Amino acid sequence: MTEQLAEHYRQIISALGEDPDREGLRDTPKRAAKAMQFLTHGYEQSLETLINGAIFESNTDEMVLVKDIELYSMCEHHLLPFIGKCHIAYMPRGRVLGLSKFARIVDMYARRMQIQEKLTREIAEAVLRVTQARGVAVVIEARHLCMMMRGVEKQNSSMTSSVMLGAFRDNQSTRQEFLTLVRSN
Ligand SMILES: Nc1nc2c(ncn2[C@@H]2O[C@H](COP(=O)(O)OP(=O)(O)OP(=O)(O)O)[C@@H](O)[C@H]2O)c(=O)[nH]1
Ligand SMILES: [Zn+2]
Repeated sequence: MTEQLAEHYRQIISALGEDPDREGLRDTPKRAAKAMQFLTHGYEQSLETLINGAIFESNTDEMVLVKDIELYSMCEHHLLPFIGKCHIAYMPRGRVLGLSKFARIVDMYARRMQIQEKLTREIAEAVLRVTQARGVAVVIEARHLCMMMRGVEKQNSSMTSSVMLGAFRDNQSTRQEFLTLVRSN
């Protein structure tokens, strides 16, 4: 797989008018291949393996919020990065999820070719599936390099997307509490 990808990168470098055999570029096809494999390794992960049983019984039924999870993904239109933060909240129902697993879920879906809206939904649905919570809310704030370094070249724009499930969708005050907590420092 790496070899095959590297050969394609070699051709891309040539097609762009560069010499893939010059010293600085000699190992670039292989490096680029490995980098791209890393940036898409989410396809090889599964939710079950990633959670690894880290679900714990608990009588907590108040909102739990995990804020400012860094996010690096790649837009499926241009294969350029989008970078930002993800905030996840849930209302537990008898069990809680290991803290690090929220970040692992984010990475599993971010390390794929994505659009931000789909990424937001996939994270929310995964958290709901794993926790069986009363509700799940996910907000992603991100900057898209395809909009910053090319195209319309807007360096200061960012995109916010959200998905509210269960109690966060049905209950205005729960949603409001979540949004207030996300905005507070
Ligand atoms: N909704 C959404 N759009 C995205 C995302 N990432 C990239 N895009 C947009 O996808 C669109 C693709 O539009 P096209 O007109 O097919 O491609 P393009 O000619 O490269 O577009 P420009 O970026 O406007 O130059 C652009 O408007 C991008 O800004 C994302 O995560 N969500
Ligand atoms: Zn893009």
